[in-house]
Amino acid sequence: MTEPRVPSSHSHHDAAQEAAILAGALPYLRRYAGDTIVVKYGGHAMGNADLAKTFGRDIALLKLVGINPVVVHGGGPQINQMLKRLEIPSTFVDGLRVTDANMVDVIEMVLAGSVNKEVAELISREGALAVGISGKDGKMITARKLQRKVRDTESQIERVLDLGFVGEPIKVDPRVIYALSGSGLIPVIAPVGFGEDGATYNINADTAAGAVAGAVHATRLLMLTDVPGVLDADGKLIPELTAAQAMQAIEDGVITGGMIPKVETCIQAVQAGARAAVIIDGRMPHACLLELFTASGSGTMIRAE
Ligand SMILES: Nc1ncnc2c1ncn2[C@@H]1O[C@H](COP(=O)(O)OP(=O)(O)O)[C@@H](O)[C@H]1O
Ligand SMILES: CC(=O)N[C@@H](CCC(=O)OP(=O)(O)O)C(=O)O
Repeated sequence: MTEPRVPSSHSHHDAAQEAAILAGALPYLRRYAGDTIVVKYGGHAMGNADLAKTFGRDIALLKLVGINPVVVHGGGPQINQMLKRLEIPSTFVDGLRVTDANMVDVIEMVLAGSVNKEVAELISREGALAVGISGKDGKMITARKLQRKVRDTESQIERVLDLGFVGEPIKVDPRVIYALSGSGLIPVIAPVGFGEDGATYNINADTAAGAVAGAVHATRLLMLTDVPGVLDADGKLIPELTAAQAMQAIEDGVITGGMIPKVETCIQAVQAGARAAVIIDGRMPHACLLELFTASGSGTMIRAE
């Protein structure tokens, strides 16, 4: 199909600027050529149809320029909606959903079913081929019951919380990811884990993304969410944090709720050898491209030190 050439409605100046932006991406394209970039796409970021389309385009573009994107998606709001419809109440502890045996089936259905296929479709509609799988496929993510320790602020006594079928990844077998990526396909992964004990585990999507990023030695872990990044106590964006500063911010209670697993994941990723992890605003069009291909990153970058 040949596109008709339309005279640019831009002035020469605008056109030159556009070309300059494209040319400016060259050093970044060279830097990331052949690299694996893991993108965590949060359930909140999926809410807006235009943004979702832009996200799909960006991921397709990454593949077409020789980068290997791997998408790990969430679906918290979508799970909430389904549980509400089924009149099943749910609660969260530090951003993790307490998951009983009844809920885990519903959660798997939503995450590995509708949401997974929707995210893959978003990308496939933009000219690259995405394949939706869950952490159970190819035994990719082996998980065990999470032992969440909490310290009582008054007595300082530590105890283990029972969050039910919330899983923590203990092993990631990247073969299915490599098989897909190496065949020109884009893996889209639902955060559901394979339990050696026969159970299926609900894994926080941030945690799953971090585990996958470690296993494939990702150059970057991009965490797309619905806030500008990590905010300080006054609600101002913190552009950069070392792992130690990030831990302190959790300890101080500046970081709460869903931001806790996100930041913990970034810390683990950089400590495991990822060069950097970045929390960016998925509500900003082309958030991934901006972060990877321009000097002016956005959001909060977390580095080892
Ligand atoms: N210090 C903080 N900076 C930014 N967001 C924070 C902070 N503390 C708590 N949050 C909350 O964390 C949420 C992001 O986590 P979450 O809802 O799990 O997003 P996602 O679905 O994208 O994974 C924000 O919407 C915000 O309400
Ligand atoms: C254990 C746990 O909390 N699992 C999450 C999995 C989905 C998720 O993490 O989705 P977001 O990234 O959109 O928040 C949940 O049940 O909501």
